[in-house]
Amino acid sequence: MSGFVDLRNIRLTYGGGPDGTLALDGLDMTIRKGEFAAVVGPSGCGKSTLMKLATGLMRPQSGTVEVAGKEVNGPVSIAGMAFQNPSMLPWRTTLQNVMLPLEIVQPHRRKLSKERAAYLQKAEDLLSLVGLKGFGEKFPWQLSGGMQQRANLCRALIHDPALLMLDEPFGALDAFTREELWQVMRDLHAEKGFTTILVTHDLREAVYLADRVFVMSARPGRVILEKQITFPRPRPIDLTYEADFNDIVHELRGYIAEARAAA
Ligand SMILES: Nc1ncnc2c1ncn2[C@@H]1O[C@H](COP(=O)(O)OP(=O)(O)OP(=O)(O)O)[C@@H](O)[C@H]1O
Repeated sequence: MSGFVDLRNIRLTYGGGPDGTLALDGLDMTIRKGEFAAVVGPSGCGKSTLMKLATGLMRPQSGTVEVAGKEVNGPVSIAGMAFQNPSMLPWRTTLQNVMLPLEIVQPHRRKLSKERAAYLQKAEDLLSLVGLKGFGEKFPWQLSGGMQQRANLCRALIHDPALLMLDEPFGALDAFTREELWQVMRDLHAEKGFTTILVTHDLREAVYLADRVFVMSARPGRVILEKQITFPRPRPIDLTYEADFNDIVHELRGYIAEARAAA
């Protein structure tokens, strides 16, 4: 079956040679267009490595990686990325930070000076969508951690990526802010329809946001379970306190505990 993101029979070793670290072995994953996928697994199982493969920052020793029907041979320009640390440039305003990818990614780079007003509007619209209306002129250090992460999401989305890669984006936030950001993410995905891959240690986050949760084995990582999450959308945050929801979280936790024990 061919999806929007296809990783087939991946083997990847860090360092090479007999002393190398085998990070992924026999990993298969197919993610459909528009799907929200979450990847969970024991620490060090290769989740971040998988993100680097899908965005073309690394290449496997064997196996194939395809995104949007094309084999990945270098950095994937249709991808947007957000990580745990928002890493905003402190000397730029929030709006200027959000606009940054437009100065790098084509065709926006070419069009930016002529169409600056339209792009500015787009950045302002995105800031409004995540609840940061009116904060564009503030510097990142004037914003709370949660606000910075909202701006970080805008920066990942400013060039309309067809694929959004999220690596623990809410990991550093307090529980309340994290739940707020889950709802922001839920609404962004519903509105824009990009394909998403979220790497997280938080099983509640995975089950709340995802259409499908992939559980990985301990290193060398491969997929040991694909769990379809069928709760209707839009999902209210209270869902995360219901018994059906917690049963799934508990089931996933069992698989990860088993994978850790087998390592
Ligand atoms: N540059 C590197 N050189 C050698 N080994 C590495 C390197 N980067 C990662 N590894 C190893 O490869 C494995 C997979 O790393 P990766 O960062 O993908 O795991 P992860 O699942 O994202 O980890 P965590 O859950 O702790 O964030 C780990 O065991 C790690 O120690």
